[in-house]
Amino acid sequence: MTKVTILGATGNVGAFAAHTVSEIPYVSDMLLVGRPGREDFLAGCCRDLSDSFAARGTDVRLSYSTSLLDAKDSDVIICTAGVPRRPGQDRNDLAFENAKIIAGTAETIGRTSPDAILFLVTNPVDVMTAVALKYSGLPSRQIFGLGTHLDSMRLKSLIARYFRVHVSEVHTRIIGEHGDSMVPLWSATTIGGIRITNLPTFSGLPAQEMIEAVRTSGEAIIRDKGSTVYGPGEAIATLVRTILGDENRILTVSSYIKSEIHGIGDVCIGVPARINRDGVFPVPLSLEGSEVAGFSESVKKIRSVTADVMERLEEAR
Ligand SMILES: NC(=O)C1=CN([C@@H]2O[C@H](COP(=O)(O)OP(=O)(O)OC[C@H]3O[C@@H](n4cnc5c(N)ncnc54)[C@H](O)[C@@H]3O)[C@@H](O)[C@H]2O)C=CC1
Ligand SMILES: O=C([O-])CC(=O)C(=O)O
Repeated sequence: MTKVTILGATGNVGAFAAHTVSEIPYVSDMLLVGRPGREDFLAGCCRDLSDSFAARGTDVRLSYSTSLLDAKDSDVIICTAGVPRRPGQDRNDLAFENAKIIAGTAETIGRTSPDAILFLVTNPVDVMTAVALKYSGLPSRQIFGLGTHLDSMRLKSLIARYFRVHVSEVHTRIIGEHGDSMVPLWSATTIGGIRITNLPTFSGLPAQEMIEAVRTSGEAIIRDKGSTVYGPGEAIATLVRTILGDENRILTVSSYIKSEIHGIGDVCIGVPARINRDGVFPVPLSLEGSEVAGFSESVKKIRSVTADVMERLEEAR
């Protein structure tokens, strides 16, 4: 049995993630968890998804619950529970409200699902990853967040369009905060295996505009259609497939680093990490000068928001 549980399954991201994750061939059981009072909605989601399984030929045992305790025996628990931002809000504005939800959730999971990998999507995702790490008591390899994976995919798509190449020809990474202080790694960006900085056309690349478009992408989508769903939903499935398939892919996720990046550490933030069935392992890395400076600034910011939230959580408990 390979079981995946989705917390916040009645929400926009959770409901679509249920669909994308159900396509992963390794998944045999999927549990949708919502809040008490949402039983009818959860039952409806299960029926609707089951219809899609029949149409698609998917064989996943589907169930729902309003109790976190039913997540026991999960291989992966995806947490999308929490409030989303409204137009005009920053992700960090959600920090304390969502930290209260994540702290309680993580405590229960640490106690009842000690072998699970806990995957945070709730924003601000870097801070929520740190909260989950502390309150679950699980080893850091078992806790990670979506981090800058989606941002990296957004940049990949813009680069592919600019150079008129297939997205699979582009490899790129954004590290740091899933937020304004994110840092693009041009030093790690290749097109068709060639470093982007070695292409004569690189000098004409509107790099600043591209990064600004990535930074503001979530905000623009929320303004236009209320929430980001398809990008996060597919990104979530990529990560779950990487874990369950024991694929050892290197993806950019929010993870606890001790000192892996230029000696910088003791924070949960978006970094390249090797991901497999045992969890998430940050890859030691050296960066170029301006990238180190940008990453240090991003770490400083996330450390400060995290410390503030941890203090307020302690006071509130
Ligand atoms: N890291 C990333 O790249 C992304 C993160 N997000 C984040 O994911 C979260 C969910 O987003 P949406 O699905 O759009 O929001 P939504 O409002 O549609 O769904 C939120 C879900 O959380 C549940 N929830 C709310 N308060 C709760 C509480 N006190 N206890 C337990 N469950 C609670 C709701 O019942 C619902 O199922 C937000 O924090 C959002 O910012 C969304 C997209 C991408
Ligand atoms: O922007 C938001 O609030 C949702 C999110 O994190 C994203 O889509 O990148």
